[in-house]
Amino acid sequence: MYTKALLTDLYQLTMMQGLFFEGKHEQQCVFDRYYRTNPFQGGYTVVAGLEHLIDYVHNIHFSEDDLAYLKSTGFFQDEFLEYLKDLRFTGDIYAMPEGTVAFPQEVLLRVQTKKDEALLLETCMSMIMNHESLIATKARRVRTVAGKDNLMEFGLRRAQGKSAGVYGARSAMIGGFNGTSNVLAGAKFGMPVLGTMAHSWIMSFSSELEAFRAYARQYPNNLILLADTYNTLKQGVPDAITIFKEMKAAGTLPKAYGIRLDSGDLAYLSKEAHKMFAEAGFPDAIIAASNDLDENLISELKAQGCVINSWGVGTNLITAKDSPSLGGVFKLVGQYDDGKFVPKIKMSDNVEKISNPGLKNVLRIYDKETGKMKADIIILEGESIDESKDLLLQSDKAPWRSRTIPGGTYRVQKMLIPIFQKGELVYQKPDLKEIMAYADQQIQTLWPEYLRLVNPEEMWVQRSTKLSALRDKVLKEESAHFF
Ligand SMILES: Nc1ncnc2c1ncn2[C@@H]1O[C@H](COP(=O)(O)OP(=O)(O)OP(=O)(O)O)[C@@H](O)[C@H]1O
Ligand SMILES: O=P(O)(O)OC[C@H]1O[C@H](OP(=O)(O)OP(=O)(O)O)[C@H](O)[C@@H]1O
Ligand SMILES: O=C(O)c1cccnc1
Repeated sequence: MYTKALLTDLYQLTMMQGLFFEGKHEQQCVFDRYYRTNPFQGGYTVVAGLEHLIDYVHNIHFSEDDLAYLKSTGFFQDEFLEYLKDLRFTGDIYAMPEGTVAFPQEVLLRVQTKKDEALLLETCMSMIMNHESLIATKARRVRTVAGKDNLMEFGLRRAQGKSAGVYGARSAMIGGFNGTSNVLAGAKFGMPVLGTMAHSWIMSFSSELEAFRAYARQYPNNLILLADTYNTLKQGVPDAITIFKEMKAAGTLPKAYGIRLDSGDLAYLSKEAHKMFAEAGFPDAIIAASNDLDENLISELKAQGCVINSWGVGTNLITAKDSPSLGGVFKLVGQYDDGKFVPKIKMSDNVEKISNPGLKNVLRIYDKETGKMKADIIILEGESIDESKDLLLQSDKAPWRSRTIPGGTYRVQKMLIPIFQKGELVYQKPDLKEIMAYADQQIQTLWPEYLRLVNPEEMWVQRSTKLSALRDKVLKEESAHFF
């Protein structure tokens, strides 16, 4: 059987072999994972994917089949393949927990290990975190506009494959959804499974009324009737009212009941349907909607005064349609030469693309009184901030912009925490409910200005003075090679 050790780019393996024969494969090094731009032109990213990543790293090994395949490619020599047999992850990983809100340039994940292990892990780790963080962020945008409404993830049929569907559904929960129609995701991650009915159910009966009645008989406690198969206002809503009346008379009407709209003018139809329900004595009937929805459309429908309190969101969420990839990168930021740590930098003509060298962490500054986030400072590991002292913030991009936060008014949190140490998992994995609660709490630390869909406020993220000094020094040393 092939394993996920092959779920990588060929160049990682050819570089690993190259380093092996150069005697450099076991050199200890540090890689950072970060991204440069928020997706969806938004103000933040919700970190997700750590649980999946832990599972991947924990189990990484080459099977006999993997090695036989690698041999068959003609790229690899027996001595190297023999070495791969016992290769396991032996290093340290620090990460921001799932549900954390993060910002461009911040270290989301730090891997300290042998060079060949880091290369082996890069591609798949990036894939996992790029995908899951992207969908969690999209879901959070939807949650932001939906307020307390019910949010159902409906995307499986449009997902780009099984993994995207299943892990996307989990990410949607981290972003604040209430449940999913994806049964495997429900089983695998203990998420609520939710659902209504398709048009084919309605069409399987001699009339819509019969279809509703049969459904109500079998699922009296999951009563969201699809109302738009023939004519929403002339037939769907009146038929639903008939069923609700029958159930009320029989004493079987559940607490939560209603309809789903899946076409037409959702604002208009929902308002009219609500009026009809209210007149018939069912003012609290749920009106659910679906049909190519996303955060922008939901916001627009709300602006039009729609009466919808449950939303099914599929395609646009699961495919992150308007921003289909998160450009997270994995960069070498340091390595040990003869036992001495040497910080590394990736140069670029584009200043934004120059990496931050060294072993780093991120300190988050919260206002003590409001609990809201004020800034993030990327530091060299080991640096600390004395909360009793005034804190000077100075923008990296515009050094003339600065402000001082008085001592005693702020709280500092270290954002990267240990996940693996010397190859051992040291992190107590939270369950999904705990992750969701933490994700909600994280988002509440942001003022609404950072959450808005269009032109959000940019979070203050800066380097510490020591990190800036190190970066300047390494930049100077590296550029000296050119002159
Ligand atoms: N009041 C509204 N304002 C803005 N957009 C709306 C409104 N009502 C519906 N929409 C959106 O307009 C798009 C097209 O709706 P329409 O009913 O034409 O869907 P459709 O795809 O043609 O229907 P079907 O799914 O039956 O083929 C959908 O994305 C829908 O969510
Ligand atoms: O629109 P999405 O956000 O992807 O939500 C999922 C959609 O999947 C279902 O129908 P399907 O799209 O299969 O058929 P339809 O277009 O005819 O409604 C459902 O009725 C929703 O419309
Ligand atoms: O349960 C539903 O209503 C549903 C599930 C998947 C896709 N569309 C709708």
